[in-house]
Amino acid sequence: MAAAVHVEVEAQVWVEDPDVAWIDGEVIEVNGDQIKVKCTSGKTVIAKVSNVYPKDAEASPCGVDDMTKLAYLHEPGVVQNLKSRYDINEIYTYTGNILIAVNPFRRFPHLYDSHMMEQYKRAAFGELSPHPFAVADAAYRLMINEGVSQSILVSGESGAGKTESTKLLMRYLAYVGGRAAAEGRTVEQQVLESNPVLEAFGNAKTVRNNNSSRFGKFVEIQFDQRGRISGAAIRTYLLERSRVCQISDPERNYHCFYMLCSAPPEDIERYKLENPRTFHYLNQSNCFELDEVDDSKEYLATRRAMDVVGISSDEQDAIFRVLAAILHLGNIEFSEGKEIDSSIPKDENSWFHLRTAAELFMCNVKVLEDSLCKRIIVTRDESITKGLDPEAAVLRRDALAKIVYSRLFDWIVNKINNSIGQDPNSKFLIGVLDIYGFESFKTNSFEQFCINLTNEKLQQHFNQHVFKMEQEEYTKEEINWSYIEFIDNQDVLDLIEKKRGGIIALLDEACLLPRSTHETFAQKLYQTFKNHQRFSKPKLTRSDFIIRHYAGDVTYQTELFLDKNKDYVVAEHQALLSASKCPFVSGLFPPLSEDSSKSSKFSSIGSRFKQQLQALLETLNATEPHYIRCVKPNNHLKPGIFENINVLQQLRCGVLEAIRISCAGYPTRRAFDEFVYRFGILAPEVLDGSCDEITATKRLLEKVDLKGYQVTMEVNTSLQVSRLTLPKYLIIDTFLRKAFVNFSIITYNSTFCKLMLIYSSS
Ligand SMILES: Nc1ncnc2c1ncn2[C@@H]1O[C@H](COP(=O)(O)OP(=O)(O)OP(=O)(O)O)[C@@H](O)[C@H]1O
Repeated sequence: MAAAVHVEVEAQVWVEDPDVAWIDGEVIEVNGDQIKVKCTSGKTVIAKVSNVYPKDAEASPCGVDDMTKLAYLHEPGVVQNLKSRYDINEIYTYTGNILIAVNPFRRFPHLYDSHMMEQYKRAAFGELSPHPFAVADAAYRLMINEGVSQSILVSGESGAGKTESTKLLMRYLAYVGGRAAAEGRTVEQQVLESNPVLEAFGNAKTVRNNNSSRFGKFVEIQFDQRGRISGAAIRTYLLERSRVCQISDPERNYHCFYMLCSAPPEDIERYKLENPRTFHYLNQSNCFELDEVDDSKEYLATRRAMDVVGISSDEQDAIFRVLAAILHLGNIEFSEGKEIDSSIPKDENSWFHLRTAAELFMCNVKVLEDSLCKRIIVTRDESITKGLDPEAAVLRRDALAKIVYSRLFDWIVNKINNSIGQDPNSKFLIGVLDIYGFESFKTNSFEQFCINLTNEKLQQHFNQHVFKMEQEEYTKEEINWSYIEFIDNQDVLDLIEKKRGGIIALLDEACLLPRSTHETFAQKLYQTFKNHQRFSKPKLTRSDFIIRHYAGDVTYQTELFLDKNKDYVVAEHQALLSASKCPFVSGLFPPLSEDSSKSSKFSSIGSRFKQQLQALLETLNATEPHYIRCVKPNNHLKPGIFENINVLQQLRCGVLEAIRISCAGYPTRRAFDEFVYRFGILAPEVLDGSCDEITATKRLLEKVDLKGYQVTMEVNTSLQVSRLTLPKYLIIDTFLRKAFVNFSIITYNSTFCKLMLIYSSS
């Protein structure tokens, strides 16, 4: 979508480059629609005029703190601005009221100390450098002044800095909304300390982030009439369960397991632990330690944080005992039993781990063994016990580990919520959403499918919000906005989540049919959506499918879709653990009601997630949203490296779209007298006083052949001010500048370009 530019020799332009995405240079030759550009890197390239963008030759080398101040709001301009700022450690930049945060991968403590918080507390938005504190402050002030609930949506890919930003927001809100001299565990302390607890149990090292949150999170902070924090609630989404029993090098399992293996000797002895290298669930990867992290200290810190959030010491002991049991469970191996298709614990070592797991779960060892090696088939008349082969027994063992861990995580979240408490009288809240960004990998499975559904929904929310805001403004000013294209992704959402016949519905259907496989599921998708413009079947595959998301095409592999969508507790595991002598463990598996034990064991993760998202969106819709887009400048997780292509890919997943939306309207408004005063020089005859300012303005615009403006009357308090409104996508500054300086590029109708009347003559 390059700009349609008229280019002359000596023009400064950006041309595409395979290594750095965009490279700047000077036009040295023009041949019809082809130009030769001498790049600043030294090389000379031939490019099509339609593939180049104008470069602002007067741009500050330090960049600008708000993208809307850029002369050209196009891809290369945006990337260059972020890079220039990153190079001087300015990691935050506004795009209007969206904050873009580029991960520095190095600590800047002075940016976040209490002195800084005090500064932002007193400043108007935009007065100080861009900062998450400014966003949190704006939300807080709006909430107090307008009495409207707020939300801050933090997005970005894994490792981009969402959780760090979220923690900063929460710290700031605790600072402005906290009770300074309160004693004991205050609500805000509990809210803040919930972070290390959730990170211990829900975060892990991945290739993309050493401290990756493997769940989504929405924290609702409630306030009383006086703006003091009075309660909070944490909602979590889709914890990655498979990590508990399957990790690949050089990733790690959840942090809590390594902390536990570094616990003080008495705990190690109590839980019969050993070196993490001896546990199958941890030693599938060679990574056991993290740089600059001491797991033994983290263990104690996590326990302290658990104290603060109200998890008693008995409960903590039970939690770590269950974790130890999971590790022992993972070390039970199976060999073939005497009968066909049967299995038994493989050797004395496996028996030891089986006994230890049973001891730690406080359940019957024989029942545990049977629940792994056998299954009970219930028919109308009788129950038949059948053996499982060693492979099936391993799957059973892992299923048990996963369900226990996921119930444990939910218990912790619930406990934190109960102990912080909700304020039933709270008038308003600020919600902070830290949720996985759009994902597109080589292999994309059910997790990516759910993550990308989340992002589609949030994108729709964003579009609707921005358009709604602009449209309200236009209606107020009686501007005709009907031609502004409303970018709606409802069609993708229908494709995925339509009640009847959407992908999730078809997946649930497949999960219920006994003979379904991922291939029959894929065939059904191909049949149903063969003419859907957002769906396609890749050539040469029998079970993959492509969805055309707002942020790009993603190819999904259906192989594990059915399995991953099924959420049920194996009946034998339910019976085993609900009979545990440990009330904590049996509490994780409350007895099933008659009805639910009789009804289908299958419950759909996809459908439940869809409902959770619906509830989240309803909450968000009742708030005034603010946005923070986190960007990861490199995949080495190292400071000082800004990879243009990498950054651009992330910007294309939403950020540029965000800019585009806010540029699609009429953002620039000039009073007629001001306009005539400023640009009258283009047509001095209009300054002779023979016509009014509106007519003079129209003549002036005719003179420079500028179309697409509207004349409006703004009702401003009691004063009526005549205003001229121009669509943002006309770059008239270059036009006007041409009259003042020898500027050689004229650009029309570029979506990413912006009207810069204000700066054009300065
Ligand atoms: N503002 C910051 N200052 C210093 N370091 C940061 C900042 N933001 C992020 N980081 C570094 O980047 C790492 C990754 O950030 P973070 O965990 O917040 O990413 P994320 O977007 O939440 O990723 P995921 O989706 O995997 O959870 C942090 O552990 C920290 O080392």
